[in-house]
Parts: sequence; structure tokens; C-alpha cells
Amino acid sequence: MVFPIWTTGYELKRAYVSKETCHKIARDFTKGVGFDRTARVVSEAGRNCLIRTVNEASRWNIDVLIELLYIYLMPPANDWLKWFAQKNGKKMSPYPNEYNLYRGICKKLSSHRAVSVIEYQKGHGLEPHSDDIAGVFFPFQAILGLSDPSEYDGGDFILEIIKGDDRELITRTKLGLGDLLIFPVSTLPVFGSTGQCFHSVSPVSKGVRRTMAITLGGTVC
Ligand SMILES: O=C(O)CCC(=O)C(=O)O
Ligand SMILES: [Fe+2]
Repeated sequence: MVFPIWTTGYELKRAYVSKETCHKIARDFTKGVGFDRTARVVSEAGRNCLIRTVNEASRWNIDVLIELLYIYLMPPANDWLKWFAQKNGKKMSPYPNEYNLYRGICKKLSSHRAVSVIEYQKGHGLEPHSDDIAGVFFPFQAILGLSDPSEYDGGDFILEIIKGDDRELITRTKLGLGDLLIFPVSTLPVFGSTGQCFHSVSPVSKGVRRTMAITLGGTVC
């Protein structure tokens, strides 16, 4: 499996999450074990997907995955930072080389990374959005597929760039079990465009789709 990072052409060449771990996370989700908050995403269509915030990522070794993700994404994140600082005439300190240093900064600023598991049943999806991050901003997010694609229909992950009236589809994909998809958060120089990045999930028409959403910076609000 190859997981493209849409801004840079960097490629993550292996899945870090085994099918067994994904099954375990999904089982724990149904039991509510390892999570501290449950909410329904309310959409225009009414009550929508179920979202539980993870309180013990170490339970499934997700902490290790997050650290690997940080090490892998820190160089393109610093490329983004340079671009952003120049565009806005700001001086900004780079993301540190070591994950522990980065976590230290986040903790000092009371900015806790958000990891949640989301369950989509029939009719559930997510409208196009870019997640607002409270605290330390990190320009990439990741989604881990926790369901076998044969278990559900619909539920495509969609990434688009919107600039003024222009809407450009970047990818529309069905996540496999254990697939990790990395994508840019909001404003990024994606494929030379400076538009705003939005992601969404098309409605599930059959079965159940579960994913784990990972942010490396602050909490999603
Ligand atoms: O389930 C997905 O594929 C996307 C989840 C998402 O966009 C979110 O949690 O903000
Ligand atoms: Fe999102």
C-alpha cells in the first residue's frame, strides 16, 4: 500500500497498523473501552455519525504510530511553515526534530492532540469541512481505516480544494482496513494551488464504516 501525501509527493510506503489492531480498536469502540467522550455529529440531515474521543491511545499502540507520523511529516510541515510565514510576513519557529520536544511544546500550551474513532451507519456521512484546531497547529491530519471495505457501501473519503468559486476534486477513495491516509488541513499549497482544503465522507448506503481520525497538534473544535 502506498499512502500519498497530497502536498509534497512524499510517500509513506507501508501500513503501520495491523488488521488485528484495527479489529481490536473497533471491538473496544463497540464496548466503549478506552474512550472518554461520546458525541453525535449533528449535520443538516439530523443526527449523524457517532464519535468517541480516545483517552488511552497507548492501549492500541497508537502512540507509536503518532510518533512515527510526526517524524515522517515534520519535514513537509516545516516546508509548509516557511511558505505560510513568508505569505503572512511572520516569523515562526519550526516544528522540532524530535517528537518529545514537540509534545513538550504542545503540553506547555495545553494543546492536546485529538484522536477519535467515528462510526458511520446507513445514511451517515460528513459534509465538506476543514477541522478547526485549537492550540498548536499542525498542517496534516491522518485517517486510519478500521473497517474492511467489503463490509459497507458508500462512505468514500473525499478531498477537495475550494478557491473562490472553483472546486477541484483531489481524491475520492474507499479506505481499506489498516490504510492510513494523510491529508492537508485547511490552507496549504496543494499542487500549486493556494485554495482551502476540505474533506468529507459520502453517505454510507449499507453496513458500517469505522475510522480513526488523528490530529498531531491541538484539539479539534
Ligand atoms: O471518517 C473519515 O474518513 C473522516 C473523519 C473526519 O473528517 C473527522 O473526524 O473530522
Ligand atoms: Fe475532519
